[in-house]
Amino acid sequence: MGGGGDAGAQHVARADPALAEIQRNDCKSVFVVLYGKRVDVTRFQKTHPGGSKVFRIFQDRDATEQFESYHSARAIKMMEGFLKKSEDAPAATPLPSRSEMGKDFKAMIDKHRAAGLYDPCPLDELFKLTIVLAPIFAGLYLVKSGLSPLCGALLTAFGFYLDGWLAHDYLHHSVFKGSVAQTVTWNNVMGYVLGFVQGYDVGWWRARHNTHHVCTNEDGSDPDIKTAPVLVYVRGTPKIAQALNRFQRYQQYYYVPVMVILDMYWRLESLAYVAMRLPAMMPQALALGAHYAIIAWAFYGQARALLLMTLVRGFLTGIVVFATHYGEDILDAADVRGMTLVEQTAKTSRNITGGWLVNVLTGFISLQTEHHLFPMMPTGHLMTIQPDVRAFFKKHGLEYREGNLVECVKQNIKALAFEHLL
Ligand code: HEM
Repeated sequence: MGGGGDAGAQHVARADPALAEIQRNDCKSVFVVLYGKRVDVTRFQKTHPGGSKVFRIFQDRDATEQFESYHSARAIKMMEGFLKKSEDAPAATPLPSRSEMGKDFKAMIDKHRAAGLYDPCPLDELFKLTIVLAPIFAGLYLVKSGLSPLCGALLTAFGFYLDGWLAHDYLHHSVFKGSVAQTVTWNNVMGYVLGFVQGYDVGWWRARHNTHHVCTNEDGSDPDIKTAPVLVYVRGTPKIAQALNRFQRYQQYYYVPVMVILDMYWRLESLAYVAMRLPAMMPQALALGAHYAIIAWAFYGQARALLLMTLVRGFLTGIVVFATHYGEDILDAADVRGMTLVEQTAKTSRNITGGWLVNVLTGFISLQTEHHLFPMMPTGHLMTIQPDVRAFFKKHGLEYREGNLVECVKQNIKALAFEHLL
């Protein structure tokens, strides 16, 4: 499963020959469209904290809504400097951010901001931190002391699983709010601490997850949907069904059990990301080494408990992650160029229903649609805005996709199933 990928210039060329011609003249330059301007980010891409890949994916494409979702006041100021030096985008460029839906969406964000729905929720965050750290410490104690290694393994697995979602919230800069230092620096510090606890490298996570957010389910660009050769989503396409090998023809049956390896796979990817960037990433390598040393110390002589912990945390993570995107539409470059962020989110995200308890137990990933629309909003406000989002979808004729966890798993199985197409 997995690995990065590039949308790049070929996608633009397929989508719009006129823009491809402009691009050919600009050769190696990279331009993104922001607020109706064609912004040259060729030099900036090397130092952009969000990485260069997002610019290649958004080459000559309107990225205004994506920009607004991820940036602090500092970044907005920087971007305004770029706008002053930029010319209007060619008339042929689709500008979804200026469509009626795009403007309506901006109005909804402004309304939420004015209503204080981007303000921090300290008690919620304290609660989330407690339900992450308490099971991890209690679990490690039970394992190390030998009191109940298997019970300890289950508690540790649950804590590590939730830790992933909590680190995710901090790294989206959705917890601390205020000055740029508070919004960016302190969220990052907590993201690094929780990333260390969980044993993932933050740089790897950012590269993977931020790309997934800005181009959700885009074929060739979103790293999260690259599940072949283990899982090949058929989605009712006879050609794909016919091309499945003998092993893949069992995929709808092994999809649920195979979820246990997702965490191990990501772990390897994270280690490889750091190893390939040595010696520059030596501090990160040492941090990962320290994490694994602690795990080895805690689980020394408890191989069964270690295996149980690894499989359970993997299963919980995999089943939740797959429930919210993988069975949904896959979009290609031509589809997305004129699409607003809300339309794209509607086609590619599914909420897990069940109310507050399910939200807590899934680290609020269950409110996937709201999270993708407002990634910097504290999770404590996501339930509050749900009715507004539903009303917005209804007004614009969009489908609000949701189902309980079993229904979401079935949705995935349906998208993998092939027999009926042969
Ligand atoms: C000239 C335009 C841009 C400027 C000046 C800019 C600047 C920045 C800065 C300063 C950050 C660090 C976080 C912050 O201070 O908010 C950042 C992060 C990021 N940017 Fe940009 N950016 C630009 C365009 C874009 C575009 C077009 C996209 C997506 C299509 C994008 C995606 C991201 C992402 C995903 C992050 C990571 C957020 C995180 O740290 O979690 N940026 N950018």
